[in-house]
Amino acid sequence: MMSGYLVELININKTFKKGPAVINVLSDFNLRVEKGQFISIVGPSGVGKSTLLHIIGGLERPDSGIVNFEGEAVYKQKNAGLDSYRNNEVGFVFQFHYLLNDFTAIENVMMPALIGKISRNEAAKRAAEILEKVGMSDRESHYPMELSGGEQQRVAVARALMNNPKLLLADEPTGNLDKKNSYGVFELFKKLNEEGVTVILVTHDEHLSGLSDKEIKLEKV
Ligand SMILES: Nc1ncnc2c1ncn2[C@@H]1O[C@H](COP(=O)(O)OP(=O)(O)OP(=O)(O)O)[C@@H](O)[C@H]1O
Repeated sequence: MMSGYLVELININKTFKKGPAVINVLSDFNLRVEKGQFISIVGPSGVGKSTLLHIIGGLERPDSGIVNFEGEAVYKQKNAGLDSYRNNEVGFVFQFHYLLNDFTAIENVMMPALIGKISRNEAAKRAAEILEKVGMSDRESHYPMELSGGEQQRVAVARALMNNPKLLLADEPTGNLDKKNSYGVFELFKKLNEEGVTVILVTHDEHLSGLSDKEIKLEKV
């Protein structure tokens, strides 16, 4: 049954066991994200912000609880179903861009589509359109090392958009940038959100989190 939410987390529990140590990260955690919302996640270092994004994005199974995407349980699926969810419904942006240094900006952006079924020509056309959207048309043939930090992050955002995800998950995407570049990248997320992409952003920047629709504060459990 459709709940009406894009993402719904119900009673999520997550612990990490490392030798004798047990780290409780999330305890009966609940979250509802409406389609089109811009949510920010804040909280002290080590509280579980990245873990939460990974759980939402199909990268990390919770110990218990339900993650629904468009009313369907993400982790009910076998791994093949999870791959398709990660590749087609969700786009990830991380603090470090993880662009491949031996490939140009446009080739990096094309990469997620080439793993899928579309032709190289189609992928190149779409990648060029997205690079234009993120303000990077004139850097298509640059290699990552020939781009500034802010530009690298814009290319990483473009790559995350390649498969037209409904949900953009960003883990401190501005954490490595100076103030001017970090606001520029944040503005880009705002623009994408206004165009309909739901955004969940982890940030240490209280000013930026204050500009989102809703701020989720994680606390130690
Ligand atoms: N694979 C793992 N194995 C064991 N412990 C882990 C693992 N991943 C995360 N943790 C622990 O779980 C806790 C939450 O980690 P997480 O990266 O989600 O925090 P965070 O809020 O994103 O931190 P930061 O703001 O420093 O990036 C931390 O104490 C971390 O050491």
